[in-house]
Amino acid sequence: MSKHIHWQKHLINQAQREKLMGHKSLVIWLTGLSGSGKSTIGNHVEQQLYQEGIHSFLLDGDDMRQGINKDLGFKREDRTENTRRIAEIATVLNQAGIIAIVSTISPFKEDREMAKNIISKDYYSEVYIKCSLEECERRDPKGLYQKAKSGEIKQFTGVSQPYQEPEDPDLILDTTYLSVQKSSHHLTNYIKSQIEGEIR
Ligand SMILES: Nc1ncnc2c1ncn2[C@@H]1O[C@H](COP(=O)(O)OS(=O)(=O)O)[C@@H](OP(=O)(O)O)[C@H]1O
Ligand SMILES: Nc1ncnc2c1ncn2[C@@H]1O[C@H](COP(=O)(O)OP(=O)(O)O)[C@@H](O)[C@H]1O
Repeated sequence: MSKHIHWQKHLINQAQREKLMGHKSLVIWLTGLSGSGKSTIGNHVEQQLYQEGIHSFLLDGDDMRQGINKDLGFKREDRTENTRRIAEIATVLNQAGIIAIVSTISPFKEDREMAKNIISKDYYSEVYIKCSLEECERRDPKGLYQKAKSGEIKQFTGVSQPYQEPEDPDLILDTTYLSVQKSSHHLTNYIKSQIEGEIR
């Protein structure tokens, strides 16, 4: 990065934007295996918040990979860059006063730590969408596990690349046992508890 770049002073700050929105903003980082339920839960939660007049936006890894991240694959460095860019976009949404719900596998602890640092720890909540590999393989909503096992897809998380479980997430939703409705309600309630009270 050039040394000749400077942060610009904004006349309107995040607290003012939050005030205009009527609630605090934050980033909810959903991590978990493919098929664990990140997109499904993220979508339900966005809908529930919308119905309550709370501004949120779902940033889904699959969607990002069709636009801003279309040049990236699934090797280690690409996953890191994928996470970095999503964290930067989530930061912009957060600073705009919107609750960013990120749903991305983000399998590496170090990368999630990087995301937390980009976003700032005060605005970052890590939510582990937990689900056993066996159950994810059984669900296989997009038929990807089958392709990974036959070798058609390489470097597939949980099959031919690792998934590093979060050590100290802010919330765990175990979708092996919890229904979509229950998991989504837990998360919506968690978000509401975090944005309650005076705007910063
Ligand atoms: N090799 C490999 N490993 C994992 N996932 C794969 C792979 N190839 C394609 N897909 C599809 O890409 C989606 C994951 O994108 P993410 O950006 O969330 O992945 S990551 O954070 O970079 O690990 C993932 O979405 P989800 O199934 O919703 O998790 C898959 O649909
Ligand atoms: N408790 C649950 N939470 C979320 N999804 C569930 C649950 N139980 C079953 N499912 C199903 O599992 C699949 C999860 O797929 P998806 O949301 O795309 O996962 P991911 O985004 O993590 O890859 C969906 O078909 C969903 O209906």
